[in-house]
Amino acid sequence: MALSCCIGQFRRTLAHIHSTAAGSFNQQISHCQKRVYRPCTWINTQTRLLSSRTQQNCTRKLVRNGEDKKLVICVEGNIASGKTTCLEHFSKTNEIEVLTEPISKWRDVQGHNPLALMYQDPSRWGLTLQTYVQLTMLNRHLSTASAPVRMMERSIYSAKYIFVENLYRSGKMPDVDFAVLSEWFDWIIQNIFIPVDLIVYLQTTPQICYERLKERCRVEETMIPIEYLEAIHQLHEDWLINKTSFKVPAPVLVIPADHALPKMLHKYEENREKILLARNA
Ligand SMILES: Nc1ncnc2c1ncn2[C@@H]1O[C@H](COP(=O)(O)OP(=O)(O)O)[C@@H](O)[C@H]1O
Ligand SMILES: O=c1ccn([C@H]2C[C@H](O)[C@@H](COP(=O)(O)O)O2)c(=O)[nH]1
Repeated sequence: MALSCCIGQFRRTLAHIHSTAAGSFNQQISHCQKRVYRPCTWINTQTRLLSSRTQQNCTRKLVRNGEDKKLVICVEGNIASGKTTCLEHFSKTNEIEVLTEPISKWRDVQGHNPLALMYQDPSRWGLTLQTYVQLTMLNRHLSTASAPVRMMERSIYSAKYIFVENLYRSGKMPDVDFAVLSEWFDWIIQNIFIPVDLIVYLQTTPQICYERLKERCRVEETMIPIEYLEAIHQLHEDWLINKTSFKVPAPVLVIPADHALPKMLHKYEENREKILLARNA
């Protein structure tokens, strides 16, 4: 009698634990959906978006409403290769919105300068800078479009494939920092739709970038040696030209960019149509 009473009580307790756990799990899901995903929509990319922009090995991704309709061009290239100057040129066109790199944020996050810290001590501050770069670049990619064509300086891809990779390969990023950043990056790429239609690669020699960098004279960059620009150059070449390192998310238009400014402006005009008609489909 006492035993069957105990068993009954045990069963009731188990049932209670089960229903409480299930309730709290469901609450967590709806809380998560409300809090994190409200501005966007989960869609089945296999059924709604069939272009090659979506071939990122995932069936369901977080997509901002309407973001799949605008054209996205990322301008990639070495430090001081002329990306900002190129964007400035295209910013004069009505239907193009230009998004420069959020470098002012990297130089001042709540009074701290992670860009300067990274150059002073890459092993200590590389993760800090690159985590913030990843966040701010993601924010750029997901910001609401104000024109039919968006031209962006760099991308979340080059932050990882060029700068994080360089820190790691040069022995300046500990394995654990690289692992954490890589898991963050992989999660983002697998779960969030980040469309890119065309990569414009401003291809320069490291020596020319070194001269332009010295002339621009950004205070954080005064200690950059030519070897650093050579390493960054090689990573760009392996990614975008040789295609031997990482997956390229869009077709690449290569514009040789060692030339003086008037010739570069002419080259931008020559390529204007190719750029504006790019649709990664
Ligand atoms: N074609 C060019 N010839 C000479 N100097 C250039 C050219 N394009 C840009 N510059 C100068 O080189 C420096 C770096 O250019 P910038 O557009 O800021 O490069 P990025 O944005 O790629 O770092 C700036 O001082 C800029 O005025
Ligand atoms: O992921 C990144 C992206 C950029 N940086 C550094 C490299 C340069 O010092 C600046 C960006 O300058 P640009 O002149 O626009 O190339 O930021 C980085 O360390 N990590």
